[in-house]
Amino acid sequence: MPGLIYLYGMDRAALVKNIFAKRSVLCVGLDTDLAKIPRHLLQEEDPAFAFNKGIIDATKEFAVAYKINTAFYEAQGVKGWQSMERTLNYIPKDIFTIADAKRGDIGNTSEQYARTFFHTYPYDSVTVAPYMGSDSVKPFLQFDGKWAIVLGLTSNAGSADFQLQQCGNELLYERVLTTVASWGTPGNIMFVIGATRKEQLQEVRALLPDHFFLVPGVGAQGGDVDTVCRNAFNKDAGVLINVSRGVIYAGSGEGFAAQVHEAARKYQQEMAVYF
Ligand SMILES: O=C(O)c1cc(=O)[nH]c(=O)n1[C@@H]1O[C@H](COP(=O)(O)O)[C@@H](O)[C@H]1O
Repeated sequence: MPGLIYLYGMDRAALVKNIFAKRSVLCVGLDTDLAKIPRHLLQEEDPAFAFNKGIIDATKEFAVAYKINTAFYEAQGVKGWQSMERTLNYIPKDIFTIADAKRGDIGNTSEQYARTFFHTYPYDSVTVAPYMGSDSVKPFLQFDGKWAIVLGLTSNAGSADFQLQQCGNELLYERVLTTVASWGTPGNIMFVIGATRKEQLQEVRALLPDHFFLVPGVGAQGGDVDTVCRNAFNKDAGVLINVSRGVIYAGSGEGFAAQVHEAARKYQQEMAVYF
């Protein structure tokens, strides 16, 4: 393993400071689908970026993180990667950035993925699938100030197929959480825990009292802010609640940004009572 590689990323202290300053744990998910953005933007040279710019301007007051789901950009080929890069560069530097790419492979390949999302595209973090084990995850932990956000208990129905299966005297996701946690620290690993897994939120927090959780599934998938905050907050807040469709498609037409601003403000207000 190489020693720690120093790249500028956002450390935990800076993230927590921003969360408390904004009294928000809102992560806005930029799952930008050209079929869903306001039609007038399709005339722009880079419609996805034009939309994201509008969304970022409308939400940066309330958001402590932006999650770029790379699938929506990769699907557009080279143009999509350009939209992604412009979007990443446009995000204010004091807001945490997540490449939602769900990578993980044999060690030397994971090193290239880490290089892609920490260096070529300077995100603060990348989502990582842990199925291939320690040598697939550890290359993402070699970068000072950068984070691996590892899939733990996901929000989708299919999470029951493997994650909720018995594994010795625990469930598979519990084994994943405690084992992966032992490879790094609460300063370079977060876990994805779905907001739709209401019954498990408290238990997961008890298992990992210090780690940050990226919690998707609020809004379109039926999870709610209140349940997540009540069961999973820790002394540093300890959660980033992602909302994608529930914020970015809250508005329509030329005035879409005002409605998006209002949706983000409502989510932040729900969160603020927990500070
Ligand atoms: O890793 C993720 O971000 C993720 C994990 C998970 O368990 N469930 C989940 O929905 N996601 C992502 O979170 C976002 C949820 O989008 P909305 O349902 O539109 O808010 C999408 O980008 C998903 O790919």
